[in-house]
Amino acid sequence: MATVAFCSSLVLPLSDNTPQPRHHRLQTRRSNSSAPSPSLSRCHIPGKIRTCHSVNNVSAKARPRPRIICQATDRQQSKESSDIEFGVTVGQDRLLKVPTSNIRNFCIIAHIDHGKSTLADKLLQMTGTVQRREMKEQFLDNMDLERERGITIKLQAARMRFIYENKPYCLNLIDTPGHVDFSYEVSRSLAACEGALLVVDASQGVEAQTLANVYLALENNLEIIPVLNKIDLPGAEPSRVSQEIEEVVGLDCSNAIHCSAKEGIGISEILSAIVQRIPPPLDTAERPLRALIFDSYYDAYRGVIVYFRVIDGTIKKGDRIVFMASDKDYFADEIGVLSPSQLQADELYAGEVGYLSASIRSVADARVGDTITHYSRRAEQSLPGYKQATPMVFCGLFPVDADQFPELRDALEKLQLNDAALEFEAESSSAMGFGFRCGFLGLLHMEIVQERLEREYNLTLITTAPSVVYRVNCINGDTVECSNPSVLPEAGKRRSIEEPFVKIEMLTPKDYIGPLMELAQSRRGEFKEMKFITENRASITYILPLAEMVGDFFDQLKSRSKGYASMDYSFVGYNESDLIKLDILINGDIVDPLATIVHKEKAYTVGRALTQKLKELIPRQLFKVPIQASIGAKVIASEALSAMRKDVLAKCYGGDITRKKKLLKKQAEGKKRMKAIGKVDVPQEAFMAVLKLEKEVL
Ligand SMILES: Nc1nc2c(ncn2[C@@H]2O[C@H](COP(=O)(O)OP(=O)(O)OP(=O)(O)O)[C@@H](O)[C@H]2O)c(=O)[nH]1
Repeated sequence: MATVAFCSSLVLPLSDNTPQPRHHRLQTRRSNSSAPSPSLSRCHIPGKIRTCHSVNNVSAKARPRPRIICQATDRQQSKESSDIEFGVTVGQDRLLKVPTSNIRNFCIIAHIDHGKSTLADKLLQMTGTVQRREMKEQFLDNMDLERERGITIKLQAARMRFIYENKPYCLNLIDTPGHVDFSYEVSRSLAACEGALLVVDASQGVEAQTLANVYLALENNLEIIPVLNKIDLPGAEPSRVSQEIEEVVGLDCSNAIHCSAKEGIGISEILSAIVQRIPPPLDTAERPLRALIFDSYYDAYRGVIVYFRVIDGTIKKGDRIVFMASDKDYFADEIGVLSPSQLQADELYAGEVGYLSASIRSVADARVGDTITHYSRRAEQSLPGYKQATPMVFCGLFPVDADQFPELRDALEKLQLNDAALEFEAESSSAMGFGFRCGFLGLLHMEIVQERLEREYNLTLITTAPSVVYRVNCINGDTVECSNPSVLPEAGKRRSIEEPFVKIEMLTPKDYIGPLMELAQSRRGEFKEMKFITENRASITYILPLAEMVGDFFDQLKSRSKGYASMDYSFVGYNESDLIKLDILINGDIVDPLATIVHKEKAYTVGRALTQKLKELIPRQLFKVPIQASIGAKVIASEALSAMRKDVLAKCYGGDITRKKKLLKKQAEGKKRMKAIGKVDVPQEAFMAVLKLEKEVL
């Protein structure tokens, strides 16, 4: 039987006759009672909160550098040793380099809510990487928003120490985000690993993102360990789910691990399986440096902190490095490992995972997926798979209080330092004043940015309906990219409009196939295929315009399937569509922010819904106000806001009919004059309500 031991205070299932492992006990000066004890505290980074290692809140620059001394001991790993890393060379006290054969790099892939973060927490706890008192739920989910919503937005990494058959192993865990908006980050973190734990909720089974992530893992040649989580739930059916995984994914589940991340069941089996089944990295320390960036964030004191996996070569503190895609070079001021707090090191070798800081001013210089190499001994080729994250969804953000415009710019600039995928440019509109047109990876990304702007920067914002980037082919041969309907080239100048399409795969119990197909069909979906992956569950594939998805598609999918269906989508390309610009006119004037680009077939429905809503929302004026929706000069829907009138006949007791007619005529002329010169004030609430409606009906 394999001998398994955990760090620190955990129970050690060592048999009595098993010799106690002889390994290195590592001490730091910080463990002296006089020195401040390390604590995990939050860096005060405007725009983003990350956990970073600091000692009693001493800033990163000022804090004393930990020195690590290596001592052999017979004792089991102690509290101090769990704070310290083995295999890291620090200062003059050189520690043994971890043999590459003792390193395992892995990640956890799963559908949203199947328990990745909970399992990651348990692994950290069981290996003593994080002490129980430091543990808070979802340790790796650092951002407040992540914790509140229970989703992982940005990935994080942690290095764990695990003793298996008396040998110390270094397990590097890279946590991955579960949402489709961030699938590029998932693919990069997978590329940094040799293996993956495939976590599937035993009470639910395979979901759309389980499949998407497994395919990504297989593309990256990862060794996959199936883990059936939540077996503590009464509804858990691990054997059915195992069978489902075998049938759908084609993965052998005879040695799948049954676990409950919440209750801590099966965690030791998982740790042993990581060592046994995941191959160690290749020892390519002699080659020129190539390190893959899988995450980066902005730290107010040290600039951008880059998380990377050394694929080839070694990297030393002070090395002059180059980011191959951005071609920017820097000196690595600090390198280290993530345990999961940052711990400085002098050198990291092929196979290891770590961080570096090099006074980099913006995350755009060190993007996820880029390759780090040495300035003097440059690698010939960068690592494959680098892709610049391109925003797919756009919307306008306007401050409710016009005075907050400079603050909004400031906040966006700060967020952008941390989020290379966020784009923005200034925009002005007659109705909304000054604001920004912003680009996001997807809807969740958009919501997160909006929420952070409001929450962390105290801004109150109006958001326009999300739109996608259209490609307009002009008659003169130009192609214009346009995400803002109000700047769409005029109808006479356009030859055609192309829009982005996505392939969506919906996984659903068979009872909901009908409603989901109806949903996709109503969103201009083109049916591709339907497969029964098990007797009771089907996978339905459609190609549909991204614009139809950015609204409430996901909510509809969930509500029509009572929450049982899941989906995944990927961008397939641009195609020509019969699109038109729908203008809204109030009292004959076009209101720019309310313009939308819609498919011709939907123009009438959208036009009618918008005019009706506006009629409800705009207060009545002293004159009659027409509210119209038009395509070019052609009005396709119209409503009229009746005028507020004074009863001019009130004082006309009895009286002659001609007298009454004269009074009414005079009133009508007055109204006509007023209408010609009158200005309709559309209240802000009306804009907000209409924009919300646009999100629903488009
Ligand atoms: N009963 C039970 N609940 C669990 C178990 N593991 C996780 N959960 C619960 O499942 C929910 C989702 O868990 P998370 O760990 O946040 O899931 P996740 O996969 O990390 O989700 P994302 O970060 O959004 O991708 C939480 O409410 C957990 O408490 C388990 O073994 N048993």
